[in-house]
Parts: sequence; structure tokens; C-alpha cells
Amino acid sequence: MSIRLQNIAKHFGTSRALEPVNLDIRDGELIGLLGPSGSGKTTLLRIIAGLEAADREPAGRILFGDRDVTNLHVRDRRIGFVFQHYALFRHMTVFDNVAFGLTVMPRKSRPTSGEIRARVHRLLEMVKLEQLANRYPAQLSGGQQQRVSLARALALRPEVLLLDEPFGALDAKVRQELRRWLRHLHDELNFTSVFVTHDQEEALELSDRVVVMSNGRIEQIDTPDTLYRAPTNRFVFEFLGDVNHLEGSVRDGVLTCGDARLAVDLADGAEELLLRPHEVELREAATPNAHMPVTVTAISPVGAEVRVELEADWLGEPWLATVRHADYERLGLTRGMRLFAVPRRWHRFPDELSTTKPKELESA
Ligand SMILES: Nc1ncnc2c1ncn2[C@@H]1O[C@H](COP(=O)(O)OP(=O)(O)OP(=O)(O)O)[C@@H](O)[C@H]1O
Repeated sequence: MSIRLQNIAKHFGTSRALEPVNLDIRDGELIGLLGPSGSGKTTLLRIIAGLEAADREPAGRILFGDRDVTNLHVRDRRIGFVFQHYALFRHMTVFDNVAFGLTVMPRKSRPTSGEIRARVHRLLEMVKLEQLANRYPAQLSGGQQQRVSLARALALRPEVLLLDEPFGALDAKVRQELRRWLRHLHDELNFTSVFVTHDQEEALELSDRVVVMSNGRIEQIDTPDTLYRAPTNRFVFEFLGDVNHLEGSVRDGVLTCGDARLAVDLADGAEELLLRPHEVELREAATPNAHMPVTVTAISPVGAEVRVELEADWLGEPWLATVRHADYERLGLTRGMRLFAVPRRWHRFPDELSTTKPKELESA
């Protein structure tokens, strides 16, 4: 089921929660709504659901496929919901929770009790909870409860699944596991999903496309890869990961900042360059193009890469560099060590309208 939002805006009293937004979601897509607190993600999700009405002015429209659902009641939109706080019925078993939506269907459309049983067992099998069918919610872990919520939402075979911070209350490892669940179920059952998160990693890992929001506006809609490599503005760039700043002034093709110098192909004047941690290389000596002395102040060799914190007189805020374990060992990195930072590439946003063009430093 494709979803199309046209000119959807929302005010609460006089305060604006959403500027008029347009959004096209393709059939079968898994879309993440990502943004800081208060950016309008939940409001947008609730409007898609029909739990909240969009402003009448401008008169926006919501289409599910060819169907105009703008004025359709939530119960007629064929949507499955999963919320952060597993709103399971405490007095019902896992099985009955998942079956609930089916058992209260109008008699005409209600499956037989045999069909309901079969469907619930199949769903519990999919979320690997068939052994726990007779337990009550209080006897389950948070992650298990959220899997029950997912199965319950899917029992009615919705064409659209909406999830609001579905894994927000769970610890990191369980979150990871549930993300895989969701991706797996989404691909297997072929519905369209929209989920809200403020977690960049979650959005980038799980979504086919991410909608980045701030201040009630959609800043960018793109695949995780494009978002990361080609953010349309500074907000998106900074929101999607750690950023190192280099402020200085350019004269005759050299950016100077305290005693640091970097060859740049830019016009004279004040400049600010931004670098991701993996775009900072560490070397024992300066290069003809980059003379940027730094001191190692912290090292965290945990995970796939080593995170190295760097300080220097010419830096306002410490920098973060990520290096491979092999380079960490080769350089023999220790705290207090003096090295040289060499940018592999950098980004700049001279004004909010321009797009970033990463600058490769071939000969640095
Ligand atoms: N029922 C409401 N009444 C008044 N203002 C509201 C209401 N719901 C949301 N808002 C306001 O609308 C704006 C957008 O809120 P929304 O909940 O959509 O943001 P969000 O991005 O989901 O944030 P969070 O991540 O904190 O949940 C906020 O400024 C919020 O205070």
C-alpha cells in the first residue's frame, strides 16, 4: 500500500507542529521518521494513522493507494500500531492478546475460531514466542512483550504498520534484536511500515528511506547511504553523526587556524570545514598539504574501530578520529602522544541552500 501526503500541516492552538509537508511512501517500503525531540515525527505519524486531524487550512490530503483516507476514521484505515509502551492487556495471555483484534471483528468478517487459532500460532511462531503462548505479559521480558505487540498488530493483516519509538524502552542488545525482527517480518509479510525514532543508528540501519525532520519540517528524504554521503544541509549532516569543526581563514589557498594549516581550493575569507571522525587520518609527520599538530587525550579501542580523542591549541572543541585497529597498533597510540591530523576529505555548508560537496584531498 503506497501512502501519499499532500500539503499536510498541523497547529496546536497557535503553535505550529508541522509545516505543510509532502511525502510519498512506496508500497512495501520501510520508512523511518527521524528527528530531535519536538520536530513533529509523532504528529506526522498520528496524522497518517488518523489519530490526529491535519489542519483544514491548507486543505491537505492523505492517500492510501488510490483511496483518499483524509477524512476516514482510524478504524477504517486498516493500520497496525506498535507503541513504545507495550499496551498489552495484562489480564490476557500472550495468545489472547494476539487473538484479541480478530475475536472482536464483526461476525460477518470474523474468521472461525479454528482459523484464529491457526493464525495466532503462525504469528507466535514468526516472533518465536510459541512456547510462551500461555504466559501473561507480566511474565515476559520487555523485548518479548514488544514482540507480542508486533504479532498483535500483524494479526489483522494490516496493509500499513505504524510504529512510534517501538524499541525506545529497551536496552541496546534487545533493540538490535528487535530491529532484525521488524526488518524480517516486514520483508516476509510485505506491508508498508513507518516508524518514529530519534536514534540515528536505528533509522539508518533499519529504513529503506529516512525522513529527517526538524522544527516541523522535512529536511531530507533519502536512502541511508545518500543521507550520510550527501546531506542537503548542515542540520542533516550534524544530526546524522559525530562532526569535527575546523574554523579559520583562507588566504592564497591556505586555511590557517592558530598554528594549523591546510591547503584548500577555496576563495579568501572566513571558512568553516566539517569532518566526520573517519575522515581524519592520523600520521606521525605533517604532509605538504596539512600541518595540524594534535595530542591524543583519550583512546577507546572497543568495537570495530578505535575512537581517538584529539586536542590542540588551535582547536576550540576536541576532535574525534576513528582509526582501524591495525593503524592503532602500527602507530602505537597512547594517551599524550603527539601526532598530526590529516583530513582525508571535508564538507562545508557556506549557506543553508547549498548542498555539500565532499572535497577529496588527493595528495594530502
Ligand atoms: N497535543 C498537543 N498539544 C499541544 N502541542 C503539541 C501536542 N502534541 C505535540 N505538540 C507539540 O508539537 C510539536 C511536535 O511534537 P511531536 O510530538 O510531533 O514531536 P516529536 O518529534 O515526535 O518529539 P519526541 O521525539 O519528543 O516525541 C512539539 O512542539 C510539541 O510540543
